[in-house]
Amino acid sequence: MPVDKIFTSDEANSAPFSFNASVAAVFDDMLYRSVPLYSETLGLQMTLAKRFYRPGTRMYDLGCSHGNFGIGFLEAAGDMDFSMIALDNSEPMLEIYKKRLSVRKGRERIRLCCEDICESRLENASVVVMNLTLQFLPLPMRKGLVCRIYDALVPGGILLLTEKVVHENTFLTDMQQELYYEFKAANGYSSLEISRKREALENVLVPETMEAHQKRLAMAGFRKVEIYLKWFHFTSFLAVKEDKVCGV
Ligand SMILES: Nc1ncnc2c1ncn2[C@@H]1O[C@H](C[S@+](CC[C@H]([NH3+])C(=O)[O-])CC(=O)[O-])[C@@H](O)[C@H]1O
Ligand SMILES: O=C(O)C(=O)Cc1ccccc1
Repeated sequence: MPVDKIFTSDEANSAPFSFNASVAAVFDDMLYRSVPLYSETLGLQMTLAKRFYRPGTRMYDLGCSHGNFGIGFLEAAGDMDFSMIALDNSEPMLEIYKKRLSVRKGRERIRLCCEDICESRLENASVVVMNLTLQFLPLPMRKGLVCRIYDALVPGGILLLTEKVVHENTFLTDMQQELYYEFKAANGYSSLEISRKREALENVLVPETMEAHQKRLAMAGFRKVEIYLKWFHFTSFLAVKEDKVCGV
C-alpha cells in the first residue's frame, strides 16, 4: 500500500486539501491511518446495506472515492444480485476504482459516475451510503441533498451517513481533537504533518454538530434515526424512511 507522505513536504503547506491524483494514489493508507474505526464502519455499512437492499432498486454510494465500499460489497454479496451507482467528482479516484473493478467478477453491478452529488439525479433507492462526504459539501447545499436522498428512497429504504461532528461545547471539542491527534500520531503522522493537514482542511472539511445532522434528517422526513457507531467525533447515523405498509 503506497504510504501517505502528502504533508511531509513544505510545498503541500499552503494549498487547500483536494482529492487530486497525489491524494488518490495514497488514499487507502491515508484513510486507515486517519479515520478511526474505518474498517468497522465499512463492515457495518455492508451488513446494513445487505439487510435493507431491495431487488429491483438501486444502491447509491455518494462520494465513493476509489471504491472501498463498492468493492467490499461486491465481495460480500456473493450470488446476491444488486445494482449500485457510485458517484464521485474526483476523476483520479474514479480511475483507480475503475481499475480495481475491472478484474472483479460481477463488476457490471456497479456503475461509476463522475458527478457532483449536489447535481445528481437520485431515484428508486433502497440504500444510500454517504461515508465522510457530506462534510465536504458547501453548507448551503447539504439540506437539498439530504431532502433529495429522502425523496429518492423507497419506503423502508435507508441512508447510512458517517460524518466527523463537533460539539457546541468547546471543552468536549478540544478533548476530542486532542485524542484524535494522539490517534494520528500513534499511526505514524508527525505533529507537522498533522498541523499542515489541519490547515489544508480548514474551510474544506466543515463539520457540523450532531444536533444539526439530526435536525436536518428529521426535516427531510426521516422519523427513525439511530447512531450505530461512534468514536468520539466520528459518528455513523442510520436513517430509515418510514414504511407505512409493514411499519419498518
Ligand atoms: N460535490 C461532490 N460530489 C461528488 N463527490 C464529492 C464531492 N465533494 C467531495 N466528494 C468526494 O467525496 C469523497 C470524500 S472521502 C469518502 C470516503 C469513501 N466514502 C470511503 O468510504 O472510502 C472522505 C474523506 O476523504 O475523508 C472524495 O472522494 C471526494 O472526491
Ligand atoms: O479530519 C481529518 O483531520 C482527517 O484527516 C480526515 C480525513 C481523512 C481522509 C481525507 C481527508 C480527511
